[in-house]
Amino acid sequence: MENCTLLHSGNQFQPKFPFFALKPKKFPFFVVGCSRVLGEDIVRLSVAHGSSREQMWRIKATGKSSGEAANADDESDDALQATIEKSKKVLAMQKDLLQQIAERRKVVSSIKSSLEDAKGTYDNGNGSLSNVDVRGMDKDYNSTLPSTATPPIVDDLKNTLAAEAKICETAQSDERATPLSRSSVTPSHQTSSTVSSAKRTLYVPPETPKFSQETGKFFQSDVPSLFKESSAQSYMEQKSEIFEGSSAKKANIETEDPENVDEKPPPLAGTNVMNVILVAAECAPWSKTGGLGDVAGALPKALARRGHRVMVVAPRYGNYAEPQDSGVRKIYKVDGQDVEVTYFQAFIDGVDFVFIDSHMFRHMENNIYGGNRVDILKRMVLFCKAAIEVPWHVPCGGVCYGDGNLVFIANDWHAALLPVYLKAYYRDNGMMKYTRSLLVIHNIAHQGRGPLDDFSYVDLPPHYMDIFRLYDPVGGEHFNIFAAGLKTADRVVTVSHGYSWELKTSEGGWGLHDIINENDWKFRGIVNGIDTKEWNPELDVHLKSDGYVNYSLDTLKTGKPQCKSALQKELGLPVRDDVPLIGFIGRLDPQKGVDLIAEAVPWMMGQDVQLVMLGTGRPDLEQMLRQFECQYNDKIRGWVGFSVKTAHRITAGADILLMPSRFEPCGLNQLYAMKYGTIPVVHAVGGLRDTVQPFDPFNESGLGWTFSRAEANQLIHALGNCLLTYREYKQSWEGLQRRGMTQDLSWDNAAHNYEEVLVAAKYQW
Ligand SMILES: Nc1ncnc2c1ncn2[C@@H]1O[C@H](COP(=O)(O)OP(=O)(O)O[C@H]2O[C@H](CO)[C@@H](O)[C@H](O)[C@H]2O)[C@@H](O)[C@H]1O
Repeated sequence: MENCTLLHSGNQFQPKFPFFALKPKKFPFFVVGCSRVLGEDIVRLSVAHGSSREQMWRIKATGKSSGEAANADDESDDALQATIEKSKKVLAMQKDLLQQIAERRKVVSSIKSSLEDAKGTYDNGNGSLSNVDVRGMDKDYNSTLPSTATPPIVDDLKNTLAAEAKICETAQSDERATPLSRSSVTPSHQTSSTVSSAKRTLYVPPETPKFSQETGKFFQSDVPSLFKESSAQSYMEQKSEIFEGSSAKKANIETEDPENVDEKPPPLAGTNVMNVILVAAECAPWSKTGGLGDVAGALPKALARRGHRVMVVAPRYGNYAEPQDSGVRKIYKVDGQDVEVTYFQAFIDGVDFVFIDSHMFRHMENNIYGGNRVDILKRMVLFCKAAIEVPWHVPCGGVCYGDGNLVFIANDWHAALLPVYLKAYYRDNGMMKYTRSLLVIHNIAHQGRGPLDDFSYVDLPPHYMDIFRLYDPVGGEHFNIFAAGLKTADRVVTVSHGYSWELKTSEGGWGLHDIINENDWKFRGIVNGIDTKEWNPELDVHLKSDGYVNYSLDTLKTGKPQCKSALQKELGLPVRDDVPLIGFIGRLDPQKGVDLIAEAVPWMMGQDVQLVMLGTGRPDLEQMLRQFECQYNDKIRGWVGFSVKTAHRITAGADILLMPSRFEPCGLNQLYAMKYGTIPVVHAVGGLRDTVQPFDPFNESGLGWTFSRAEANQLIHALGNCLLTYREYKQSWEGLQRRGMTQDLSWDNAAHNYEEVLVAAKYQW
């Protein structure tokens, strides 16, 4: 029965038969679980499919005929017939499902009308929420829910109380962690709201302001500013528009009948829609030091396009323009001190962005990983404690996410404490039972290592120490946050297939390979995508001035040379169309193989080429860039700094992009380069090997040049061939450019793959 319960856990709009969209072979556990709901049909259905297909293949492969084949044909006919019968049943169920969706949409319409009725109460004549009878609103909304929906909020509250009672019991014990925030002992916003287009349960009341004796302040302002400005109703409208398309369509929802529901496509995720919260230490465009920021800014939008309700949680390092103060304030303990945080929020491109403001993050936008080891660790402790409670405290558009149907996507070691806190503070205490966590490895080289004493900062029960303890020949016995996260997360993803293989080796796993191998069953590689709005030569906002132009496949031959001459001019290099312009963009770090470029520079300077390098990082490598520029002033530019605009312009204006990385989990610059008709020359490692197929001059295929060992002579060899093709084989060059530009590099594929992992996590028990 546990599996059956899981299907309905806290998800008011969870359809009855979510297995339609699942591939039984990929989710054997789940299929077995469902069979208890529906009898053995589903299992047999998948078996029938499998066996008939297998037989067909066998007959094809052996070429056997007569009796054997006839028998096989008979069996296969029977199986086929059974399959058709079952398919009919499945179709009937699907129809039923669509009807349910239509009913739910009606529910949303009525919720909207309720909101309209309640508007006067919201505004209260003076725009204040303070006198709103929020309990009454809850009641109203619940009364509109059909009986088939999952337990109403009242039941949720009962559950909460039960869970709280349990916490009180367990709080006595040293072995279990107590809840994180001071005021979170009673998570007053505990409501599950799920997801997608017309599917959410309203409402969650703003918390009654509480007075702190210690600080002399109210924890939560009585009027959350987002409410004042947009109100829950307009938020709903905004959401509906995002998910449903035009407002004309929206009007149609309210009058539709179940018959014409087929005309509107359901969310791409179908019945797998979930609440997803991505947690990352940086998020573009607000904060970015590298690829992690790009991923945190783009993957959530792709997940939202599939119909999921998606939030990003990141620290607020500066005064960002869009996010508004939600009025929610909480206090968390960090190293024994009370630290107050405020949650800011914005709703952009279908995604809720929540930023955690605290004096510990403020004014760090230019140095977000700055400070000593303990400073950084304390910031990440605060970040993870505050992030995990966002679904309780921050009413996005008036509705907290709650814990039902919820998956966290934690990124890199900075957020790796989140899966640990989820277990220690909640699941060990019988709370957030259905919430899952996914940990994404963007770069295993940074692990949150320290001496064992660092355990005292993470504020966990003593028996948790063991999951942090790691021994390796380099660090000896030490404290390792990534290790603990990998062990406790429900699923682990890394950003390419190549890197997922490398991580399991002693060379690529950086001491964590044993843990990764032990957890192989929950581990998967998914290649990153790119934000095709942000990184698109046709739309790029950085190519609209200073002589740069937007270009497409059709205008490649004129647009790209124009960008090249604009770049040469901007950098003060000789403006020449015939000279190959080579670019490098990246963190100045041994990972990126900058030293290999340095070794190859004397050879390069013997060629007729220009080289521009953009980066920040290790001071000695920064100095090296400056020195190259001085030494070869007519050919090299070394731009030390972080400039998004310059990165875009180099990507557009250069002919060739060098990426000699010693290791590269995925790499985004080579993807951006290919989209802009710039040819990558890369060390075939990690994601670079996955994404840059080597040029084959005989078949005119491939996307760039690769070399197999991180050595300067190999780089020179590959770059030499690349330059030869640039100069002598113009048609081949254009073919390379066009193949690169026409690839589908969007996040949509990756988002689909992430969804599979989220579903697997959700149904893991
Ligand atoms: N000086 C500068 N000025 C402006 N922009 C700059 C810059 N230096 C770097 N960038 C930008 O930062 C991003 C770098 O992304 P990468 O994926 O190449 O590397 P990174 O190692 O940071 O990311 C890690 O995470 C990502 C995401 O998963 C993985 O692709 C990667 O392999 C892994 O190492 C690009 O958008 C690039 O343009």
